Amino acid sequence: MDLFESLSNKIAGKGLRIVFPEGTDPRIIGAAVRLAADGEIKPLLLGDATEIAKVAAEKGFDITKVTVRDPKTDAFHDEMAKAFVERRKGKATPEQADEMVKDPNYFGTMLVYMGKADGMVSGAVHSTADTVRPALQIVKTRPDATRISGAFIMQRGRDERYLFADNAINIDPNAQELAEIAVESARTAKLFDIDPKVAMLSFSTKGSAKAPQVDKVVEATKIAHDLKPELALDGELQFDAAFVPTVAKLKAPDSQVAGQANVFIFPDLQAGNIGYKIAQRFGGFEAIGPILQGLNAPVADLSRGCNEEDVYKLAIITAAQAL
Ligand SMILES: CC(C)(COP(=O)(O)OP(=O)(O)OC[C@H]1O[C@@H](n2cnc3c(N)ncnc32)[C@H](O)[C@@H]1OP(=O)(O)O)[C@@H](O)C(=O)NCCC(=O)NCCS
Ligand SMILES: CC(=O)OP(=O)(O)O
Repeated sequence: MDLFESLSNKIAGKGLRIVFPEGTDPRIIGAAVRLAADGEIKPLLLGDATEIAKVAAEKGFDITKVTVRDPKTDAFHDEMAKAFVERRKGKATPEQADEMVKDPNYFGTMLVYMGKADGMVSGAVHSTADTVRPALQIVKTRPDATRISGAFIMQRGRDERYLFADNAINIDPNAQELAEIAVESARTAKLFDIDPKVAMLSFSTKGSAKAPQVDKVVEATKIAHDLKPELALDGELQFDAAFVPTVAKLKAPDSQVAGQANVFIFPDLQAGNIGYKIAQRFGGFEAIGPILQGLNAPVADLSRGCNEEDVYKLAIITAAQAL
C-alpha cells in the first residue's frame, strides 16, 4: 500500500487538529483546503482573517471549511501568555510573553503544548531556526529522548523509501549526539514501514581514511551499539559501501548493513542538508520533511522550497506522529 494511503487510514476518524502558522501563504492555504475536504485532519490557519480570505479568493480556494485564528487578537492570548511564562521558568517575563505569543510560530507551538492542537506544520516562509526554536523551548524532548533532530523520508515511486538524518537541526553533533540521532532515526523509520538498517556515513569505510571526523563516526557507531545492541547498524561507511551491494562486498565484506542500508545518518549538518537536497534535485527523490524526532509532540518544519503537495503530505505525517 502507498505510504500516504496507509498513513491516511491510520489517522482516519481521529479528528486530529493541525495548526499552520503561515496562514497567508497560498501553498499552505491550498493544502489546508485539501485536508479539510478529505475530512481526516482539521486544519487551523493562523493569520489575519481578511488577508487569508483575500489570498484564498485570488487563488480560487474555498476556505469555508477551514478555521482561522489571528494570534494578534485571539481571545486565548492572556491564558496562553501566562502558560508561556510558567513553562519558560524565569526565561521570559510576562511582558516578553505578551509579545511572543502574538508571533504565529509561538502561538501555534503553544496551542500544541496546551493540547489545543495535535501538531504544527510551519517553515514554508520562516527559517528552520525560527520555526523550531519555539518547539525546542516549549514542547521540549520526550522523557526518553535527549536530542531533537530532523529526518527526511526520501521516496521514489511507490516502493523505494529511505530515511536520512540529521538534515535540519544539529550543526556539528558530537559522537554521543550522533549515536542518539541514529537510534532515534531507527525508531522514526519504523513509523513509516521501514525496517531499519542504519548506516553511519563518512568519507571513510572501515578505516580507509584517518581523520578526527572519521573517529567521531567510529565512536558514534560504538555508542549506538551500546544504546541499542539489537539494532542493525554499522559504520563508518561511505555512501556507496552503505548502499551498493557490489561495492559493499569490496569495501565492507563482513558488514550486515553495508549494501542494504535504508537509514542514512550523516556526520554533520553540512553533509546532511546538502546530501538530501542533491538526492531530491538530481536524483528525483521526493523529500518529505524535515520530520522532527525526539519531541514531546509533533511539530514539523517545511523547507522554504516546498510546494502545496509537500505541505499536504507533511501534515498527514505530523498527524500520524500524534497518534
Ligand atoms: C535549532 C537551532 C535554531 C537551535 O539553536 P538556538 O536557537 O541557538 O537554540 P539555543 O541554543 O538558544 O536553545 C534554545 C533551547 O532549545 C534547546 N535545544 C537546542 N537545540 C536542541 C536540540 N537539538 N535538542 C533538544 N533541545 C535543543 C536548548 O536546550 C534551549 O532550551 P532552553 O531555552 O529551555 O534552555 C540551531 O541549532 C540551528 O540553527 N540549527 C540549524 C538550523 C538550520 O539552519 N538548518 C538548515 C535548514 S533545515
Ligand atoms: C530543511 C531545509 O533545508 O529548509 P530550508 O530550505 O527552508 O532552509
